[in-house]
Amino acid sequence: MGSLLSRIESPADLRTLTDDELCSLAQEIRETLCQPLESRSVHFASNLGVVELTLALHLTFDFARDRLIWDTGHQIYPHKLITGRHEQFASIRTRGGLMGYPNPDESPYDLFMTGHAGCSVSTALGLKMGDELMGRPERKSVAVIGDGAFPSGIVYEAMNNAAELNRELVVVLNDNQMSICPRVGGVAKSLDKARMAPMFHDVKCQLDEALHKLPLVGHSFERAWTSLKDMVKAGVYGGMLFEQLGFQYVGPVDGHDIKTLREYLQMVKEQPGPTLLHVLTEKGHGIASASEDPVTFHTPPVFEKVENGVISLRKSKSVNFTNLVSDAIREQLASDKKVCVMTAAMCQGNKLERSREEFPDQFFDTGICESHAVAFAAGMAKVGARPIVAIYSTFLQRSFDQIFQEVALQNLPVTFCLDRAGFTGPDGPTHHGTFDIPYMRIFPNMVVMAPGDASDVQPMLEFALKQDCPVSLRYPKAAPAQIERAACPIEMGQAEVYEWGTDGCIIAIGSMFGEAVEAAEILREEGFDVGVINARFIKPLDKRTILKAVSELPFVMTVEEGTVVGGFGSAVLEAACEEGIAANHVYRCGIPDDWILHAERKEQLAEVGIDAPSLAAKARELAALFGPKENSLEEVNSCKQVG
Ligand SMILES: Cc1ncc(C[n+]2csc(CCOP(=O)(O)OP(=O)(O)O)c2C)c(N)n1
Ligand SMILES: CC(=O)[C@@H](O)[C@H](O)COP(=O)(O)O
Ligand SMILES: [Mg+2]
Repeated sequence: MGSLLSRIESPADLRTLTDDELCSLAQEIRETLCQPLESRSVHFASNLGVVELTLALHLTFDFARDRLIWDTGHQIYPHKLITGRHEQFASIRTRGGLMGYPNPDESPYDLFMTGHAGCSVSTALGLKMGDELMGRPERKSVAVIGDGAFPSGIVYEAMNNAAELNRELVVVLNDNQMSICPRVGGVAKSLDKARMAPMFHDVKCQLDEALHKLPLVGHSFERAWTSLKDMVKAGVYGGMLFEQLGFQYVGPVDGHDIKTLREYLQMVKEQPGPTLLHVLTEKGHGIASASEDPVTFHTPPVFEKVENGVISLRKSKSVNFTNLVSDAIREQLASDKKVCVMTAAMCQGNKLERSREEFPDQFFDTGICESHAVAFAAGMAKVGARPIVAIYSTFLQRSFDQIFQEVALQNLPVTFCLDRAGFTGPDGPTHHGTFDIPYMRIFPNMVVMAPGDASDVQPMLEFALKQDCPVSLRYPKAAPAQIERAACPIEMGQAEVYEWGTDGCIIAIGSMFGEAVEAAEILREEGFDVGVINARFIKPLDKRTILKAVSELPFVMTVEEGTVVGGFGSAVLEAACEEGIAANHVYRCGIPDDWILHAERKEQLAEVGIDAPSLAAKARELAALFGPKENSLEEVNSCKQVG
């Protein structure tokens, strides 16, 4: 029998399959989802969980015309497989291959390029109203959103608006009881109550069964009584939250039963006004290892072997910045009870599990609510606590206004540990943390710094927690360099001169220190004497040291794993300009004003010219241009084009 998937060139082909064939197709999709993991890490458990839902959605709606938004977008792989992309699937998350998220450049079935959680209901509502305005009112609009994303504040803004507009809008709430970690908070509790609703249909039978099984004494009786009360409440109130927000609530429904799902989807498709369909799925469904440990299998490492259905994963030996920061955070939590740490649902990614276990009173998981996390940290700081907001650079963008108003304007001592600050490799442009230098350095009171190598990490966090102002500390998803050198304590606004050179200087911030040292070594072997400065601070900038280099040396290169627009190099140019120092020989290396697509991080560093060999090449060019001989302004300018 040939592959069913190869027969699906577009969702319309699904309609040629029998019910049994659809079940076989679901199985084949799951096998296909395993394949990339033989060589690299990709999103997994979330995709396994939505296979039947994807098929049922495409069988019920016609998304060549109707509109479909997958919230976040990490669970879009089955959708890609049945919308004409199964032949390219092996390339997913590699340079030039399919993106791991929705990508309108790949298919008209992907409407927005996304990777951040929470906006699906808003965009689906916008699509609906836009279609109406454009004379296409018959088109349906569907948002599929996970229970992890659902507590994001913007979802309630969208639901509020949808209730007012009262148009047909289908929100499919995919409830698998998981975010990346187990989901937390009041919405989660409410969903758990709603889950119990089907049981209410035969409460008496349930009660009889429960009473027969349990000895009616002590705690057991209390448990039986509590669960009975919960069942009754679920029956009466299940979905009440959504009904009160103006949505018609339907469900809960088994999200792995294609036939039932189709019936329910058909029903909600015909409903006037906004409707929420509560679908129950299992994260990792169909692959035992993944459903048993959905946290690890959210984005697991490479499969080492699969034996009797049990998957063992390749262990990573590398120690990343994240490991060092999480150790340093734990040390601070242990030494000072005022210190606490917040995560917005990224406990696993930030490697905070040990902090969560060992210091439960100093650990807060807000769920995917970054704006709230920052304002919440501000509240704690105001009354004397020392909060650390441990967050990915890209997700902190959600909190820009709270950084401004609740933190910086009040000058509160909140420490931001910005992980994934730089390229995020295969996650791509939705996740790169490339904007935080510009968006942090603009705020009065904010101290902005970055550890140059492993030995900078712990002292920098300790330093940050001693300040009476907000501090931002950034580091990428990478192993830090370990640069042998004499100890140089962290002092406010002080750069570290690693070595001075007479031919020029590379001034590196954060992760680029290691690349700069390597580039200087390459150059030394070629006879160039190029120095390296580990800038450490973006703000306050060490003007004395940096402007000495700018004034005295033939050329200066600044290098950062961040956008050149408004970044560290720009801060250096501003400083030179303020002091009236000529800076035509200062070249800014960094991420150009463009979107850098998914690839390995080292490929991305090379692409934008900030890995060691590219830096060495640029230094050679600058040395030739600004060395002893005179150069025309034209030559200088052509060399200074960024990107
Ligand atoms: C704004 C934002 N914060 C954090 C994340 C990281 N993140 C990606 S998926 C995910 C869990 C989402 O859970 P859910 O929506 O329930 O989807 P599931 O994986 O359970 O299917 C998180 C926290 C993100 N993508 N966007
Ligand atoms: C979808 C999403 O936002 C996360 O799953 C993200 O891919 C995590 O990135 P890390 O794997 O770097 O933690
Ligand atoms: Mg979930």
